[in-house]
Amino acid sequence: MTIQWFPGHMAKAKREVQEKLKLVDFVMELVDARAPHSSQNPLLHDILQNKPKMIILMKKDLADDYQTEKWLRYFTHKHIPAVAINVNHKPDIQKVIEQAKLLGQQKINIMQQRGIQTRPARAMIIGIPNVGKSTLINRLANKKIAKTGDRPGITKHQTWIKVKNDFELLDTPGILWPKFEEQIVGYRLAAIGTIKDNLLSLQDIAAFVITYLQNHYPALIKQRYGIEPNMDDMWEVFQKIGKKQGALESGGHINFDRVAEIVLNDLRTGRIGKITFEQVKE
Ligand SMILES: Nc1nc2c(ncn2[C@@H]2O[C@H](COP(=O)(O)OP(=O)(O)OP(=O)(O)O)[C@@H](O)[C@H]2O)c(=O)[nH]1
Repeated sequence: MTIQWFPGHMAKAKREVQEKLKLVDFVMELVDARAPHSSQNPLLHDILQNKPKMIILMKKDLADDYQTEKWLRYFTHKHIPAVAINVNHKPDIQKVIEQAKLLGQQKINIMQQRGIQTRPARAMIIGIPNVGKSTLINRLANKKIAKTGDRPGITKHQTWIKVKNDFELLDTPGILWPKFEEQIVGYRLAAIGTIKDNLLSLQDIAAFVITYLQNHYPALIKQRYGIEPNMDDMWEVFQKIGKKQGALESGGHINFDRVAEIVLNDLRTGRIGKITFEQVKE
């Protein structure tokens, strides 16, 4: 399986991020706590060059807390400040602000050392689609932001959001597409709902999820669907879930697509439990 985004779109997105980067002092890179590595775009490393960044692991309410702690330690070990958040939890938003303030202060210190008049530090949010960029911008702004300047014919101008008195944030995020270097990256991102469900077969994604849960979270899948780790016949597994969840079509046959939808929906809403699809490589 190779998933290819439209190369034209990707090049344009990269250019836009590069343009915006010129305006900011540091970057907040959003990744998904359920797949922190797969949801990064390696391109960012090249275009960021020496600009400071912090990492925000989003959707920690859906991720395995133990793995999230390990990921935080991993980033700290690499000297990248990182915080894990649930965007709907106010103290977590405060954690983001505190960390951003520290990065901003570095810039202000440099301005002071050079004897130039200081101004608030400026930041932007970057991340792959659906990672939570707009939601976080809204939370940091503490209000719903009216998007302006996106319509054709309107001169684009950058609007800055004042985050308390601590720093300024670009009101539009930078989008970078995920990069599928390995097939499994595509499946992880499909599982967490980052890429559209019609890009890979729904049943394949659900089968990937079930196998992963059997291997890593056997108690959770048993609890939800009564599936044992040694049940390796996927046809049987789908039958079992389908019967249990009433995913039947006329004639009493199991509707396999419906089973896949149920599993993915249960996963993405956290009904199966808190799950992380990617472990830190020791
Ligand atoms: N459970 C949970 N959901 C979140 C969190 N952050 C964002 N979301 C949800 O993730 C979905 C995507 O959020 P958006 O803010 O639209 O993501 P985006 O990165 O701006 O998406 P694009 O516009 O596609 O680039 C929404 O349904 C949010 O409610 C979080 O911390 N926890």
